[in-house]
Amino acid sequence: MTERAGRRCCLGWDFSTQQVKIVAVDAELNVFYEDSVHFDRDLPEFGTQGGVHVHKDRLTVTSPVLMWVQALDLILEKMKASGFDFSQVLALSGAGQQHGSVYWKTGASLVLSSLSPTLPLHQQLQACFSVRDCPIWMDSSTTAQCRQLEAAVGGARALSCLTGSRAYERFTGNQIAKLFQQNPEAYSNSERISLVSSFAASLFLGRHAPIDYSDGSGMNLLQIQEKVWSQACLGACAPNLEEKLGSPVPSCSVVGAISDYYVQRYGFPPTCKVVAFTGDNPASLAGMRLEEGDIAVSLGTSDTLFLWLQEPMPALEGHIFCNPVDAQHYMALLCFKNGSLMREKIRDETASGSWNKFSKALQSTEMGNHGNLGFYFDVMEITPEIIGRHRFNAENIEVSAFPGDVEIRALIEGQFMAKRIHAEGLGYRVMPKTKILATGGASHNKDILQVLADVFGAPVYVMDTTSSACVGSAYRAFHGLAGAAGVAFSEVVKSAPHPSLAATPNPGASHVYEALLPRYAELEQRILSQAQRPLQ
Ligand SMILES: Nc1ncnc2c1ncn2[C@@H]1O[C@H](COP(=O)(O)OP(=O)(O)O)[C@@H](O)[C@H]1O
Ligand SMILES: O=C(CO)[C@@H](O)[C@H](O)COP(=O)(O)O
Repeated sequence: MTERAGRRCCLGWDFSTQQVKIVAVDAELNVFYEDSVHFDRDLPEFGTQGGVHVHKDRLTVTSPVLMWVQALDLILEKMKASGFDFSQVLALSGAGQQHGSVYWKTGASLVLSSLSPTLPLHQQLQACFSVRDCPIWMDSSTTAQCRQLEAAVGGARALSCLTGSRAYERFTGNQIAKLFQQNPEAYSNSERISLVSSFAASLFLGRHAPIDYSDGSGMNLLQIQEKVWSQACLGACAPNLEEKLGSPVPSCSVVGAISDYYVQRYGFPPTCKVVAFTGDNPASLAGMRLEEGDIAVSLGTSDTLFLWLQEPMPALEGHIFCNPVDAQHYMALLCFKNGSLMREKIRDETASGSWNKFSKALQSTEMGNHGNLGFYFDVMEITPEIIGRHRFNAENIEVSAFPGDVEIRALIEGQFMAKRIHAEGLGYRVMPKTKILATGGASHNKDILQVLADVFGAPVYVMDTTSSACVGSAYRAFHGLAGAAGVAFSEVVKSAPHPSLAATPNPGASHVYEALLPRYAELEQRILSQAQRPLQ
């Protein structure tokens, strides 16, 4: 993308599962530069698939920390080669895939603060990590630690009231507890533990960046009302954890000025501010300028659905996070692990790997799929905890296969029915004025969005860019520049481009899905009762 010289701007970064992305947003809030580095494609030496390594136990999932560092080197060099004028960057912020943890080895802060501008980051940070393969959000190997944590605080509901979520395998506290139990040496050799978001911020700051309240809410460690670490949770996970985490900060905090490394090597102004990085879902909420009553659906590696909440209403399903743009408020989030990678698998199996053919199958089949319903969870799903593929015909009889086109519609309808059912479980109701804001890679696909509109019976809007986490990060940087706490985020972004309408429900859609939704919910319960461990 071409870059106009001398355009004052803020940068928004996203360190997500499959790639590192960046946008530059000018003072009129227009995106004028976008770029990305895709881990599998651009850094094949790390041998990741979808940006991750799935271990032999099928439960442990990690990503190499040096891959993330090298991706940052690569993308900055690409920007430099394209003539990007770094001297105009007023501030930057960013996002990271949530829950993943980075373990900085003792002595790392010294290296971070004395980087030589003549060398890329990855050459200098080689020895800075006590764990080279970081556990990420797809990991589900910490069930034992989850049960220990819940027991320590009086049960799943008590933990949810305190931290916004019952214990989840991917949540960072449980991951840290596992590391401490299985590799105490690496744990004690870690001077600092970052989330992916605060790790990325640290690279820009040249010192350890604090964890922000919003991404910090995805750890099972933060008391979301008081916004302090819970001593009971810290104690249940690992010793001396508070000093390794540092104090959490409001998400809109300016955490410092950019490290001299970037001033010398790329020409950033020394005054360029770094605003606390946050989770990719909270950053998307900012990027979509979500309003109360709207519902956001992110169709990235994971599918997530999130809402703005005035008050926290912790439950045994879903998560409550501190709101990233308004310290008094909250957001609710549901995460579905079998998102884009599951859609890609079915595309490869039934549509010769072509999104075009996949779309044609959606166009050529009818709403409601003649009563055929499917559940597609190749990896253990988070919402709900089910694994496997389960297909049912119109008589609720389980069948072993569907014709290709039926399979594709069953997948997409099933994914969106699950989202609506679980959002309603959190108390959400589709209203006449409801807008669905869609983002993430699959929101490129109009036929997928049509099914989303039909299942929810509400119009679907998209942003010009599918990278709402990047755009939200750039908006948050502007908010930080404007003095953040004293200025409403909505005021700072009021002139930003509005999302555009991508799909409206087809006539008759509500009739079709009102009949199918209860059936889907019943069949989900049937599968769950055959398989699931009892919840507390
Ligand atoms: N036309 C399309 N139709 C459906 N899915 C798509 C399309 N284009 C891209 N995708 C999906 O988008 C995914 C990447 O989404 P993205 O939001 O960029 O991921 P992340 O931020 O998690 O790295 C890919 O895995 C791919 O399956
Ligand atoms: O675990 C969650 C949210 O709780 C995931 O949504 C991660 O935040 C990964 O994000 P993507 O890379 O799929 O955007």
